Amino acid sequence: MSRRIMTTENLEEDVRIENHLRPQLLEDYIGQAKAKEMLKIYIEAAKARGEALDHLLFYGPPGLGKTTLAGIIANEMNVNMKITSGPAIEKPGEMAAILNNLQEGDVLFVDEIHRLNRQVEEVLYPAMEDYAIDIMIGKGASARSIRLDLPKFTLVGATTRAGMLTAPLRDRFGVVTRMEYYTVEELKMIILRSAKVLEVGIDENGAYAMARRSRGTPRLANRLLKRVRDFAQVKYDGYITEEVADYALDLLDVDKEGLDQTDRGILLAMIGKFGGGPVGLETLAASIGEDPGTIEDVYEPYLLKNGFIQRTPRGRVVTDAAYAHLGICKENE
Ligand SMILES: Nc1ncnc2c1ncn2[C@@H]1O[C@H](COP(=O)(O)OP(=O)(O)OP(=O)(O)O)[C@@H](O)[C@H]1O
Ligand SMILES: [Mg+2]
Repeated sequence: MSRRIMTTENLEEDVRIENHLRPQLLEDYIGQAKAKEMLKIYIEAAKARGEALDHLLFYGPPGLGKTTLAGIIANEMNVNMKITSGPAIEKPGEMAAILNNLQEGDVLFVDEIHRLNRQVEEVLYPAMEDYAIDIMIGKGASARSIRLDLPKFTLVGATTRAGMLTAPLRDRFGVVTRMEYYTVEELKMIILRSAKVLEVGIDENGAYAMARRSRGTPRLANRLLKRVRDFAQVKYDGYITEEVADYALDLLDVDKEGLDQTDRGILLAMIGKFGGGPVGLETLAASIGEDPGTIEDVYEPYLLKNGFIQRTPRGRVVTDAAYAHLGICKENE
C-alpha cells in the first residue's frame, strides 16, 4: 500500500475502469454547470448550421473531467474523436499526418497541449484558422510550400496550465473553459452513479463520506469507490455504508478533508521547518524531497482551494485552518 492513492495522476488501474465509467452524454455529465450550459448551446447551434464546432480549450487541475467532456462533445456531435497529446507528437510531419487523416467534423483531442513543441504547434495555426496545412516540398533553393486543405474539424485542447500556452495558440480557440472543482454534493452523485455502473451496493451516507474525501475530483472519487468496494467485499457483506467508507479510508490514510500523508507532510514541513512560512516553493520542495512543479500542479491547488495554505508575495504560508485541522497549536510570533 505504498502507492499514493490521492494522486490525481492517471494511474494504470484507473485507465481500465475510467472508460467504463465515463458518461457519454452531456446530460449524464454531473457538475460544471457553466461549461455544460455553454457547450449545450454551441453544440446545438453548430449542429443546426451543419458545421464543425468551434475549437475549445479546457483548462484546470487533473482528473476533473476534461477528457470525458471532449468525448461527450464528439458523441453529441455524432463525430469521431482522435486522441493525442502534446508530448506524444515530436515532429511537425506527425501532426500534419494526424490532421490530414481527420474526417469532416471530427474532434481532435490534444491532451497536455501546453507541451507541444514550437514547430508542431505552428502546424496548428493555419489548421485551426483556415483548415489548411502548409507543406514544404523540395530542398534548398527549389523548396516551395504548398497548401493542403483539411476537413473542417474541432480541436479540443486540454491543459493543467493555461498560463503556459503561447498567445498565438490560445487566441485560436473560440471557447476557453475553466474546469472547476466539484462540490461534495456533485461528487456524491458521481459516486452513486459509478456504483450503479459497477453494481456496487452503497447508501447515501456511504457515498457522502467518500465524496467529502475526494478533493473535489471525480477521478479520486471513483478511485476511492473502487478501494472501498474491496474493503466492503472482504470485511463486510459487500455493501458500502458510512461506517465501511470511514473504516477503509482511515486505513488508507485519507483524512476527513481528503488529505493524505504527502499533503500533511507538506503542511507539517512548513510548520516544523519554516515556522508556518512564508517559505518559497523551491525551498519547500527541497526540504521534503519533492519536485517543485509537482507541488505547484498537484498538491498545492487543493491545499489552496481548501484554505490550508495561502500564497503571499514572500512565499507560501500555512493558515490557521491548517493548524486546526492538524491539531497543532500555533506558536505566537
Ligand atoms: N462530470 C462527471 N461526471 C461523472 N463522472 C466524471 C465526471 N468528470 C469526470 N468523471 C470521471 O472521472 C474520471 C476522470 O475524468 P477525466 O479522465 O475526464 O479527467 P481529466 O480532466 O481528463 O483528467 P486529466 O487531466 O488527468 O486527463 C473518469 O473516470 C470519469 O468517468
Ligand atoms: Mg484526461
